[in-house]
Amino acid sequence: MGAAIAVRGVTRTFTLGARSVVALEAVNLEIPAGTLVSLLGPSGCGKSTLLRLFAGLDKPDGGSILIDGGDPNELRASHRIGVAFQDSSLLPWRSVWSNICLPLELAGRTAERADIQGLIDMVGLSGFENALPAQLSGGMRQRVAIARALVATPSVLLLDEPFGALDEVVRLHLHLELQRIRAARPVTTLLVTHTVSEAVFLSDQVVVMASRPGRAVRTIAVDLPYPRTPATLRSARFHELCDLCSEVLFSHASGMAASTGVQE
Ligand SMILES: Nc1ncnc2c1ncn2[C@@H]1O[C@H](COP(=O)(O)OP(=O)(O)OP(=O)(O)O)[C@@H](O)[C@H]1O
Repeated sequence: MGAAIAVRGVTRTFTLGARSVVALEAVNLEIPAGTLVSLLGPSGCGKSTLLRLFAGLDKPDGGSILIDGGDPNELRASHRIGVAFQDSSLLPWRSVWSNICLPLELAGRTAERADIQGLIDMVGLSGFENALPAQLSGGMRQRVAIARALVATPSVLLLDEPFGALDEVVRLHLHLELQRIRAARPVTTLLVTHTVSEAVFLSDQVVVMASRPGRAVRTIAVDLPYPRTPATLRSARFHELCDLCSEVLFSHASGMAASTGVQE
């Protein structure tokens, strides 16, 4: 089922020379176990910074992040966080099979052949086990990245714009795949995206963020029924939710000129 995540009063400020940039200011979030939550916001609003904090790759200056009551660092150390980025970052000299096995090797665990094959089948790459990343399309590489993120049966799956570089058709196909994969393996998932329709289609909740300073401005519950299908994209409720997300996004974007969030 995955882990519940609690974010309380998280702040993170970076120093750039004589200036400081408030990447995150007093962020509060409650993410129920097993749900998919999108972080939706303009460039620079702190989405990746927040994801890095969830991944235990950085620490907040203030506030706390608890994953099932524990520190993200502990989860990272026990290889219970799965991560996939926009650039699939596969090792080019390793086959599909061997790229997927990598997190288990790093964790000192043995890869069960049946488990690896099951994952490859689940992400629709049967027959490509021995292919190298250069022999795959962008969409196929992202599937490998998602399979690799899931191989160590993580408690939390962190996806940083994993579909950002793909065309619309491949993107929708992978949205449906992700839904299918999560139905088979319910794992608490955080998805960073710039795209309103992607956030609404995939999520249980959309957290709309604003920049300068980076903050969470509103959490929107997505009450679309599952399974979501291409017909969902044509439903009135889908469009209402997209409009609501856009409205919140743009109402905060208009304040950008007034506040730079950069302190000299
Ligand atoms: N290591 C760092 N050092 C200095 N500033 C940083 C660092 N990491 C992030 N920032 C700043 O923090 C702010 C938030 O960056 P972040 O990458 O989290 O935004 P984002 O919402 O993920 O943007 P994008 O959608 O463009 O990837 C930006 O102003 C960025 O310049």
